[in-house]
Amino acid sequence: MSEDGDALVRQKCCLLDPLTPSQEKIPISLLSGFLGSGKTTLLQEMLQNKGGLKVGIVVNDMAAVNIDSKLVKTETKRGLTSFAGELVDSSDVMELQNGCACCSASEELLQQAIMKLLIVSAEREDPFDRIVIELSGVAEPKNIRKQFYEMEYAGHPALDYAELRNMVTVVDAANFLSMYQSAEGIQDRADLIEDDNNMVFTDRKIVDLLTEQVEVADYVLLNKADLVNDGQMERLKKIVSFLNPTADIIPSKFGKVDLSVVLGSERSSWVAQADDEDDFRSVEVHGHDHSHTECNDADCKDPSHAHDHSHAHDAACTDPTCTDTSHSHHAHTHDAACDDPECTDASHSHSHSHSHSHSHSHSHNDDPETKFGITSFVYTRRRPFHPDRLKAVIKMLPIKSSSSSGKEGWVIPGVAAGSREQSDNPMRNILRSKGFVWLSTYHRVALFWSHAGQFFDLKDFGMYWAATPLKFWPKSQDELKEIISDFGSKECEWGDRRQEIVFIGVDMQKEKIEALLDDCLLTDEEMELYRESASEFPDLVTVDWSAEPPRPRLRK
Ligand SMILES: Nc1nc2c(ncn2[C@@H]2O[C@H](COP(=O)(O)OP(=O)(O)OP(=O)(O)O)[C@@H](O)[C@H]2O)c(=O)[nH]1
Repeated sequence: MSEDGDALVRQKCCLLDPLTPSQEKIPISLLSGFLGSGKTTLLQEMLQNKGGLKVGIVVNDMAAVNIDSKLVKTETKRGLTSFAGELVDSSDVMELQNGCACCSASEELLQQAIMKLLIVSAEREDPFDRIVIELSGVAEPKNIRKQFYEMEYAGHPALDYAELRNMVTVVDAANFLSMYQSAEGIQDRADLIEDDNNMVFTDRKIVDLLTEQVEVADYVLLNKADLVNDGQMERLKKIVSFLNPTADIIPSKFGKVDLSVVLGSERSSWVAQADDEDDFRSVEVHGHDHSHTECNDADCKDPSHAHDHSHAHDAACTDPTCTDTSHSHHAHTHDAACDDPECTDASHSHSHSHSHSHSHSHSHNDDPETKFGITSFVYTRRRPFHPDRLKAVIKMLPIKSSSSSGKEGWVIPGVAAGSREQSDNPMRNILRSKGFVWLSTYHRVALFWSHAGQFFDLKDFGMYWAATPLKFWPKSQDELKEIISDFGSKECEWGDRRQEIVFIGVDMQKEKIEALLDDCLLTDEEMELYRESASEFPDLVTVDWSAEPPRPRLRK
């Protein structure tokens, strides 16, 4: 936004009276979904059949693919605007000009668009009940969620009046699974990257983006339900429910849904308040055997092994200029992996880990025995992997590299074309896997494993808490409790170092996958060598288990 534009908006802010204590901020919903999934159709539905709700909409799309904003621009008589072919009140729809919501630059534009809607509604003395922000088809919802945090910390006035409440993702039910299996990158698709004003540069795979859009959502609309049969819909529902166990999954035709549900007015949702690590844990918790009686830790002798991943982070950092590394460690978003096991470089982590209150009481039918054979489990161990052996197992994942055209491809059984070839590779039926990896060559740095369809990535997640100076640890009791639960018990020698990977798949052979991974763990002999070299770089923090509750303390 230009300085002039910003100044004008700020000047007009004085039109807005401060909220009284009894007034609630206007809930904002973020609307994600891949190109063509039906976002515009849903918005049109919102504008026409609001169910008594006054909805303000921010359209954010790249111009070439953004027929929507071009239509919004087409002013017609009586202040009405043509939106997706229908006439709507133009003041209900704001265009995010030259904005691409996958760029960080859009933070300013987002603020401006929300502010403009607020001013328009104040001018006509008819406030909105909801604001919906449509993200571009290639936008990354986690980034936009992060931009809201940044706006909050920067104290932008728009967020004195409105707040991010929930995240909605539209999925094309007819094409999701084939796109999920595609090896295409976003750069391979001209329709995704080019237009008159914007160019998107990313090496992201489509499946990686699709997965993020599904996983970071409170509501997943399986749209185009008319194009799939009941069995296909049921299977898709099941797969999506495993990718995102906390979401409400709602089939829809042409965006027809109960808006009072999807634009729910309840307090900020868990997903809207979460950070990247929380996103992981929601799946991880659901992937656990709920009995928690069995400890798979090769070294830990404590059967009560902590699996309590309850989240209730209360203290929020409100300092926009904060550089305190304790606000991080979680949610490390940069791409480059650090090769230095002793690295203490703060840039290896530490995008702000915003602490938020959230209760997560959503009930979910996670009965593993489904008729589609979709199951999930969590692999947990407290021994490092040997990098070479792990590499060999990673190669068994169902990832088809672009040069492997002659090799066996990967199919979701019963979904993709072609017969399902027999294979004794237990890794081939994994749809999605992600989690923390402890590699023997990375003593201080945790790695994060992310695999979805044809996409695989193993990257630096940040330093282990055991290796992080105590002064950088969070102060909040709830955060401490969560971190300490990752230390396991007093029997666990290696702090929060651990393998913790969720696997979601079809007809998975859990025992065989576990056995393959177990073979990657260091042998007792290798472990002795590891212990020897690690002793040169002792951890800085340990846990005082005798305290009630257990608390971190400097290692002597
Ligand atoms: N059969 C069927 N077609 C649908 C449905 N919903 C939307 N469509 C059609 O799918 C096409 C894409 O819908 P849009 O609403 O423009 O999708 P979008 O997500 O806004 O697309 P982009 O703006 O390109 O990101 C349009 O031709 C819609 O009419 C549905 O439930 N069933």
